[in-house]
Amino acid sequence: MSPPPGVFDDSNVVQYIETSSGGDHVWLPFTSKKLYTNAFIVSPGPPRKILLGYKKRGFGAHLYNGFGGKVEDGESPGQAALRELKEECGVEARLNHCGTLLFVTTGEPEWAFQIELYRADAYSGTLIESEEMRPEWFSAHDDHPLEIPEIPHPSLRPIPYDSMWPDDVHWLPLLLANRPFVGRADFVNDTPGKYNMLRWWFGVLST
Ligand SMILES: Nc1[nH]c(=O)nc2c1ncn2[C@H]1C[C@H](O)[C@@H](COP(=O)(O)OP(=O)(O)OP(=O)(O)O)O1
Repeated sequence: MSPPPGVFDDSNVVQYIETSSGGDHVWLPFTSKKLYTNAFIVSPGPPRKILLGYKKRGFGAHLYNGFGGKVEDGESPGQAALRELKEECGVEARLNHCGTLLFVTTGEPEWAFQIELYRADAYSGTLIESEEMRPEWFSAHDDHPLEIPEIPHPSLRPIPYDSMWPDDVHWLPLLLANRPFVGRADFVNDTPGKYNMLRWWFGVLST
């Protein structure tokens, strides 16, 4: 089970999925990585709920995502994750690192986006809508095969995977299950603003 190029050592991968959208896609080349963060607040309940943001502008506009962005010079990813969470939805939280993902797309031949993923079970402060993100709670019940089925939240919509980046359905259940993971997804960008997944791999790490 060798992980794709750019994904770190596989020694503690205990389970993985690899697939492609058909055909024989090779992993896309890249020469360097840009570091980003993405943070999710999961309120334990029961019933559990997860905070997502509707992105109003920029890359991934009109999709729901966690809160995050570029790691600035002199910042650690953890510091950047806290800053972005505060900037994008106004709150503070104790974040736990839970995964690392690599995204590569055609049209950006030199760069891969390395995203450090974080999760918090609680937050402080008041949620606000920012220029970039509109926060919204979703039911975090899960019918993932690795999980014990949960009761949906009575008044919230399920996680809107159809309005998220297409790889998220593969790893967000792992984040919800507190299972550390690594992975990579390659995209083709043949229509402006539209990204289709070519090939992907996600591995669950031993704890
Ligand atoms: N959940 C996700 N699934 C995915 O496949 N790609 C994602 C992703 N979240 C972010 N990306 C990609 C999109 C883009 O290529 C890069 C950075 O996206 P972000 O939306 O996090 O950053 P921003 O462009 O908003 O950065 P800032 O301006 O610093 O906030 O990572």
